[in-house]
Amino acid sequence: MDSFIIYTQQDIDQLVINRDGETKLGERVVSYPSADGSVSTAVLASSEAKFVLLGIPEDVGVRANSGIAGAASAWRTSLVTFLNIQSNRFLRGNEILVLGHFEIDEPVDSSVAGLRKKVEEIDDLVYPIIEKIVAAGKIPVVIGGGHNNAFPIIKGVALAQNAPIDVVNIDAHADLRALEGRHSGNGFSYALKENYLDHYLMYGLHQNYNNEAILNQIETNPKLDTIFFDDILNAGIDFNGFISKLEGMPGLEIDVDCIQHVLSSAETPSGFAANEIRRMILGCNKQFAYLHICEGATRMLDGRVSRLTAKLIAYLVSDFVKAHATKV
Ligand SMILES: N=CN[C@@H](CCC(=O)O)C(=O)O
Repeated sequence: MDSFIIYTQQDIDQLVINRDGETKLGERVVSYPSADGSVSTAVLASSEAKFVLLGIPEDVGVRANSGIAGAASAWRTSLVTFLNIQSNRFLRGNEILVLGHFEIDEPVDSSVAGLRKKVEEIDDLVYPIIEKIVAAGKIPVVIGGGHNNAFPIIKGVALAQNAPIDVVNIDAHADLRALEGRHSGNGFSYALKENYLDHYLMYGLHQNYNNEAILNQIETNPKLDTIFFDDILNAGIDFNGFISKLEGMPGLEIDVDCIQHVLSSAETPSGFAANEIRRMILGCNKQFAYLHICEGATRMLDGRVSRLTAKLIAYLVSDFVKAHATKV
């Protein structure tokens, strides 16, 4: 049965490789202090940590969108890499509560309809946990998983805040595909339809990989706006300028298939450099309601492997916490 697994301090300790004379983030991060198996807003609110890290190791949504399985592999490897970053003056570790991950069973029905039904079940599993984290005044940092999980994350944040939220998505794909059953390509379509998403800004879309219907939506819906990667190639990066029109705290989505040579279903030879994304996060003057890093993989069903995905994700998470620690 699908569930959310809460990590104990011992679970976290097992993932840390100790070295004499050094302290790792994993030795300083905070664990969830209750053993009754359920996540409570009150318990979260009492934590010293501002950021709550959790994983959604699944690729059902990618497969339901005719993509290649692999995104389920990113969570554990990224967590281990993150926990083994040095705890030092730049990042201590106690800013972050490592909450756990969703345990998602393989659907019995592996047809497209069956996979899309399963994605709906994942939606219903994910959003209540996100809602509790945000209601506790914390900032969820989510490592996926497919981009389908943008929908339950946006829903959880919107329910906690009692209002639709704005989102910035750094991505090659708009994920505004048709409302044809849930999958990794239509999370934002469902979030708009169900009124959890207000303004939706897409940074770095590839002209080659967004269909005409999606381009029409972006052109005609005043809540949507984009800067294409193809235009950034000519004009340069101005991420802060692009998102400056948003008020309040938007959500931040990073689909790593916009970063060149990162293992994912839609891996690309042309896209942002990893350091450009790091620069956007570290230099961003906005505070975000959540961070969702998705679609990355360390092992694909077709046999491709990359250990670097985990290290990249660990960099992005640590950059986000460092950039935000001074703002919250
Ligand atoms: N979140 C990704 N969305 C892409 C998927 C591409 C792929 O998996 O190959 C899209 O729908 O176009």
